[in-house]
Amino acid sequence: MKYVIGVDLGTSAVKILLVNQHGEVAQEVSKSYPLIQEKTGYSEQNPQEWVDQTVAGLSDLLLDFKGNREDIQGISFSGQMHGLVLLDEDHEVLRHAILWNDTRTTAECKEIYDAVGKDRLLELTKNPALEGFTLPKILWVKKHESAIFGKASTFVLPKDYVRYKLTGKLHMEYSDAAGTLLLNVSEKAWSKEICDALDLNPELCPPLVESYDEVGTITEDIAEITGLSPETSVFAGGADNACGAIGSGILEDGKTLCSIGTSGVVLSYESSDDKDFGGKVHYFNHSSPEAFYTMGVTLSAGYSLTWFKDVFASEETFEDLLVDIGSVPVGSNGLLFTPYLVGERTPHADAAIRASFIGVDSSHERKDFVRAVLEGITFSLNESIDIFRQSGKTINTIVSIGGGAKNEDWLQMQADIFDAKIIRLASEQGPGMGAAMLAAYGCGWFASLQACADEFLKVDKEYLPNKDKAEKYKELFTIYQEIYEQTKGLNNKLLEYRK
Ligand SMILES: Nc1ncnc2c1ncn2[C@@H]1O[C@H](COP(=O)(O)OP(=O)(O)O)[C@@H](O)[C@H]1O
Ligand SMILES: O=C(CO)[C@@H](O)[C@H](O)COP(=O)(O)O
Repeated sequence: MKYVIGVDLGTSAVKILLVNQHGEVAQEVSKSYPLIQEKTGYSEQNPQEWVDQTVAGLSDLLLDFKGNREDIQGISFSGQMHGLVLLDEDHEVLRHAILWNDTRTTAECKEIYDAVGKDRLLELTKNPALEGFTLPKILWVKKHESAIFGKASTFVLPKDYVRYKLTGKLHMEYSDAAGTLLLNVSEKAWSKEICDALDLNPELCPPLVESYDEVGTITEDIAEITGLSPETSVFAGGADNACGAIGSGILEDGKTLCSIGTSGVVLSYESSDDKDFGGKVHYFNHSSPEAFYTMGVTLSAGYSLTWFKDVFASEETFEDLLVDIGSVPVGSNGLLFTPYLVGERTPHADAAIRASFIGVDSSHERKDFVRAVLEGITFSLNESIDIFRQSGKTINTIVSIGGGAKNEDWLQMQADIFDAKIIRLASEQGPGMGAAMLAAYGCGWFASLQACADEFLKVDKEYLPNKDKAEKYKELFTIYQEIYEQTKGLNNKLLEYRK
């Protein structure tokens, strides 16, 4: 039997899947790492921790592997998007990576609009300037840490750095490059116009490859430490949402994905780059050939639940914390939650907004709060579904992946709030599976990613919307939507009191 490995460098952990030629997950390893949050709005990670935990995870995997290491033919990567990893001329890391959920760059977003023009930026990159994207982070370092920036010779994104450390070869691929705000998405080329307008040396931008391109093999050193064969082919991989889409079979028009990891994403396949969403949703290159996707992003989806667990139930597992939510009625007995713990992206691009519980009553128990958190996260994702439906898309079936797809009550809640059929696949690890599929396709096992999906992806269970609950959620959703406007001003007044 032959195998491939998919490495998903998430925000909470690196998840590594060993997948056989039939798409069965033979082994699975997860290794976590912390977020570094020095002050409000900041979110960083140490790239060395990604490398150490990936190498440790691969070593664990190989320790338990009973076959010949040469049978593991390929490895590829999926990674949290947008995070800035600045490298010097020896490709040493210059500072901690500034992540996708770091929102310190509101001033730099304005600078980009002033220099490039809002409409021109949308024409070139198909996206607006958002704090989470990479370009504003580059400008922030340039302005606030000029000594460090002076030493920078290039930048990469999180999984590109890990891949570099495993192969010694430095690249970026299109699906992740699209999230930098420096790529001309239609032309698949770095935008010299944007670099020039912002006085950035275009040489900073690394060489571009396709997600399924073979970029090298595992170095002798890494082979020795992990037990992998130095012959293992390494394929570039993709942005975690592009890989999540591949690993969920989102490979043709009309297919929709909901991913609840640290962030939350509603993603729709696009066969062309010519739709006009006016920047309301992100529009990026897919990891499958000549394709694109649009998506709306909730910054704190799974992160809201993790935050609640860390603060109020740190000793419990997610399973324990969620055990009673099925006994709480729709609407959590009058309690609503908005998941704006670190600001928001879709539909409110607002770095200053923060979360609220509305309607707290003396009768509320912990389980009401837990259900309200899940409902708030799901309402927030429903805002993106709303945008897609208003643009004319039909959304009646959604594949759900990520940590949030581990809980059955939450999957049913998604069906009721989205008023759509929810599909759970045999593995909820879409990005890791997508990365493995890129390796399988790259190895030549299949003629296309679709052929690979046909063999690899199996539906495990379907959740149909309950009519009564869906109706109640429609009413509650309109109340939920009011909370943003009602709390925006209050949050702005509280800004100066934050850490
Ligand atoms: N058993 C569970 N039930 C519901 N949600 C869970 C469970 N386990 C983890 N999660 C959620 O999944 C999130 C992590 O999902 P994951 O897809 O691994 O994220 P990432 O790719 O960002 O690292 C956590 O933030 C947590 O809220
Ligand atoms: O910023 C985005 C997408 O634009 C996030 O979706 C990141 O890509 C992080 O993903 P997870 O760690 O939540 O999977």
